[in-house]
Amino acid sequence: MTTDNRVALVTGAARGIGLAIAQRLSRDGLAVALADLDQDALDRAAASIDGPVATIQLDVADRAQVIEAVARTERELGGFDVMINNAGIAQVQPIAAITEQEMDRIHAVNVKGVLWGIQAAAAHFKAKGRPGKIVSAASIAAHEGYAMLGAYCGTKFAVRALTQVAAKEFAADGITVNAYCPGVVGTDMWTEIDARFAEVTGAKVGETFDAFVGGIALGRPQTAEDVARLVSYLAGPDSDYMTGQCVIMDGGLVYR
Ligand SMILES: NC(=O)C1=CN([C@@H]2O[C@H](COP(=O)(O)OP(=O)(O)OC[C@H]3O[C@@H](n4cnc5c(N)ncnc54)[C@H](O)[C@@H]3O)[C@@H](O)[C@H]2O)C=CC1
Ligand SMILES: CC(=O)C(C)=O
Repeated sequence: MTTDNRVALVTGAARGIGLAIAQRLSRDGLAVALADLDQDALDRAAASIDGPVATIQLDVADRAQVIEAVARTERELGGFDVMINNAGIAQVQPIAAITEQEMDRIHAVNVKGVLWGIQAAAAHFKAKGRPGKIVSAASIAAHEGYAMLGAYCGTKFAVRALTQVAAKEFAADGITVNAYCPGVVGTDMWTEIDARFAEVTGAKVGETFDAFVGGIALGRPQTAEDVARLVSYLAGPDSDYMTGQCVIMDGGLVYR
């Protein structure tokens, strides 16, 4: 653990992995702005943070809202050094049945949301003449395609591409850009994925989750806190010589 006086903005921070990241960065010493769609959930999340904290209601698919969130973070917490593009949604559907509306929304959140976060953060760091760190949520689904998760996998492969390109474009400005690739994390997202698999494939509730977990070498699902430990490293000074990487941490499930 480090003592760190920087400021981070974490999207999708009202629950799950985003909340665990915000709690961990706060324990590391950073002030944290929690951003999400739902203000009530944000207020509950903020109450679990001991250090300096702010909340920002936003939809990451809206570029102007993401730019304003970065500006508000600086105004309310006195700085802005780390952008965590964590917000994301899942979608379970066979390729043959994915609708245009579903494809548009998942790309708006998972791909445009990350792109707007990278743009807004990099523009802010450059305008202030400061180095900065950008860390985004990818997934094992950025490295391997999974049946029924075609739209989702497409968005996570895209996050991996954006991470590599942004790392190259912003390196000269002292900005590093990396991503974390969790495996099977026991959050509400996986409860929803499992329930949708049951609807679409006829699997029993719990069966899909158990099948995924059955492939994990370390023999247990990942916790949000496991992911937060990796993000603490990617957001902190120990990863200063690292950029353009999409780091798999999945207990031994996908090997690349
Ligand atoms: N749960 C898992 O097994 C894995 C999750 N991930 C990724 O990690 C990230 C976080 O996942 P979880 O915590 O499991 O998900 P979750 O569904 O439990 O939480 C996601 C949070 O993001 C917020 N959010 C969704 N759309 C948003 C939008 N348009 N604007 C602002 N906030 C929005 C939600 O309100 C929610 O609070 C996602 O990007 C996900 O794709 C990656 C690999 C595995
Ligand atoms: C939810 C997710 O990212 C998976 C299945 O890898």
